[in-house]
Amino acid sequence: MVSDISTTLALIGGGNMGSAMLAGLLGGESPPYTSDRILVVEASPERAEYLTSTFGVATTTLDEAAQRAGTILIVVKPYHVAGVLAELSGNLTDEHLIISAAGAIGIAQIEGSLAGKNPVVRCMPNTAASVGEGMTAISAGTHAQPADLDKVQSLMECVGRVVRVPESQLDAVTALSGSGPAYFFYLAEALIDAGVLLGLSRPLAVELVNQTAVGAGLMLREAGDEAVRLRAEVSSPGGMTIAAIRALEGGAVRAAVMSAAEAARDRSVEQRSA
Ligand SMILES: NC(=O)C1=CN([C@@H]2O[C@H](COP(=O)(O)OP(=O)(O)OC[C@H]3O[C@@H](n4cnc5c(N)ncnc54)[C@H](O)[C@@H]3O)[C@@H](O)[C@H]2O)C=CC1
Ligand SMILES: O=C(O)[C@@H]1CCC=N1
Repeated sequence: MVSDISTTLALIGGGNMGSAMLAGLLGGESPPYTSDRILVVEASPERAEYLTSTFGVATTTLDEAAQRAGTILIVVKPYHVAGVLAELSGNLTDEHLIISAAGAIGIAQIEGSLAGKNPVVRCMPNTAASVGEGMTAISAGTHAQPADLDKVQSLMECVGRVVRVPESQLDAVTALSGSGPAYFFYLAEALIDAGVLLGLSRPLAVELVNQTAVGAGLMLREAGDEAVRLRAEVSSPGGMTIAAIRALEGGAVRAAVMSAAEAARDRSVEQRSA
């Protein structure tokens, strides 16, 4: 039974990103909130049923969420944020901490939709939060105190790493780490198809590619800014890897990756002004 407002979290929107947060928060070694301290507001009844049966969380209305949870985490599509805030606003006190993981929607828009002077923290997580390996950037709103930012940092550290950035960088952050898992999955898909092209069975190609991605990811994390060195170590002089790298360069893959990130950044700016 949820009773203490200061230790209760309301998650508004339990779709792809919201459920990744739930999985990460509840699956960690020392969860900051147990399932009886998380309330979920989810517009789709089928989705709500799935969340309840999978995570053991209770679902509720926006009104009740505001009455029972001191921290409100908004994870709905950008075009649903204004409606959610309008409905929440009348039930909030100035003590409610509002966290928005919605892409594109700026802090000024969020603060402008609230009747009070609530602390607002905008964040950009990614779906790797589901396995405790997320990357989240956070930015403080006008009325957020250092303690509010600390609280959000601690919450998001339960599902991975956290950096603090000025809000002006969040569109670029979205294009890198917010969307980033999709780029790596896309590369994995292509490499698996390549394995099939080369005559390997699909299950074998999947196993080879997925474990290679895990290994490369862990090496990158340890190496910091030395991705180039790691690639050089695999690329023997006159060998096979450098022949493959030349083909990637011929396909302008590096430029395509830069254009992809630019397109994601531009779409974020466009969605904000829509
Ligand atoms: N999917 C991702 O990898 C990431 C998404 N985000 C952001 O998270 C937000 C949600 O994205 P997704 O989870 O991918 O979308 P989604 O469509 O999978 O999930 C959104 C959920 O919100 C629910 N919903 C809609 N209106 C609602 C309302 N008024 N009250 C309660 N629930 C409502 C929908 O039924 C749906 O289940 C977006 O703003 C997106 O920019 C941020 C980082 C990564
Ligand atoms: O594609 C999107 O709009 C969201 C934001 C970052 C990842 N998914």
